[in-house]
Amino acid sequence: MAVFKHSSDSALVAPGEGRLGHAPRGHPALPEGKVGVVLANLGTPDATDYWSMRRYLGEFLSDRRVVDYPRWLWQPLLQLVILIRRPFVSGKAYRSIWNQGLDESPLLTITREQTAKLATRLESAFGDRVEVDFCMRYGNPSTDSVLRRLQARGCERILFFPLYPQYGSPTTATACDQVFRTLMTLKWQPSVRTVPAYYRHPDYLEALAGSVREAYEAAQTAPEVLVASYHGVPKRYLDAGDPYYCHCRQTTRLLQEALGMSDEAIETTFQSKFGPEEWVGPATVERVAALAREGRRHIAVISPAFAADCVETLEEIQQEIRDAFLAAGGETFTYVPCLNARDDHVAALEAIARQELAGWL
Ligand SMILES: C=CC1=C(C)c2cc3[nH]c(cc4nc(cc5[nH]c(cc1n2)c(C)c5CCC(=O)O)C(CCC(=O)O)=C4C)c(C)c3C=C
Ligand SMILES: [Fe+2]
Ligand SMILES: [Fe+2]
Repeated sequence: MAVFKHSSDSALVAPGEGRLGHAPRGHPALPEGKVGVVLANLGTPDATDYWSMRRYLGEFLSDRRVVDYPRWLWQPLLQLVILIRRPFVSGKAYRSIWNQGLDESPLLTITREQTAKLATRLESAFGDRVEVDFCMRYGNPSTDSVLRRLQARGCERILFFPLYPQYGSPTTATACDQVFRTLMTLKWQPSVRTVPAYYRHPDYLEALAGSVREAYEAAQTAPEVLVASYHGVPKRYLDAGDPYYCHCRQTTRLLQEALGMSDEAIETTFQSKFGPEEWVGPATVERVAALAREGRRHIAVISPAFAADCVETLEEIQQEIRDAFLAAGGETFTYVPCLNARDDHVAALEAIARQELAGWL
């Protein structure tokens, strides 16, 4: 039977002893000393209808880490202009890629699969001292609900792992903000570590390189250029100290080295521009058309900033960007899928997690 030790007792339940006590009325139960590992991704709408899309986009685009205009300027524009039309346009894009079998977005399906595989690996090493779960920054499962669930299951320590290889304030920083918001509401906070960006981690780079080699072997015609297309950010964010652009450039350079490619065989571009402001470039959609006009008939596109295929890759790259290349005279367009739940990707995530868990397990 579990033994409760009050915090004023001399023999406290030590981390890892695995005993959850029943507290006297009104006293907190002492946790079991487990460690939680939480994979975090961006989020996704619950469904593709107008109101589900509006709710999701409203939450996402109200985040000042994503769009940092002053509230008095942005909210009227967002609520009265953008959220009238955009849910229809984005809803159509999501419908074209929706996982009909599970009635959810591919990002959610893939993140769940990554979590299950990572759980198998970590549990085989550490048994039930570790709990692996996932959360989303926007939509469900929410960061708050997952942190509370892990704490209720006895996690005294939590490793929070944002699945963004390149650090970005609209992605990594806001994911961590959301963790800290939950901590601010707790009387008893778990200890929390956040996993740093892994844009140059050798295992991540090797998994990327492996995925390129496989796609090149399977391609009908050998691609002449590999376009590494990253989600863009406003140029102002870079000027204000966000390292995202530099991390992206470094990932491409290291991937080039891993693949032994010449400077002409690989390029960095940025996609998904939103609004009238200047974003970092060159824009993928323009660059692939220019490549076709320059006489490159066969290209491949990879998306190293996304840990999982999502609307930005399955719809924007594989439909919009592919069409732009073919319309400009291109002939074969090879899409290199995101690392998703590939074994070498999950092994890389495990290696990174173990590194950051040092001293905890
Ligand atoms: C409005 C500004 C946006 C910034 C800045 C931004 C940065 C950014 N985003 C990702 C990763 C993802 N974004 C995704 C979708 C998405 N992104 C924006 C806007 C900004 N992103 C919108 C409006 C949307 C929704 C789709 C649409 O309406 O076009 C996704 C996909 C989510 C999914 O469910 O499939 C990801 C992933 C990064 C890496 C990044 C820069 C650091
Ligand atoms: Fe985005
Ligand atoms: Fe997009």
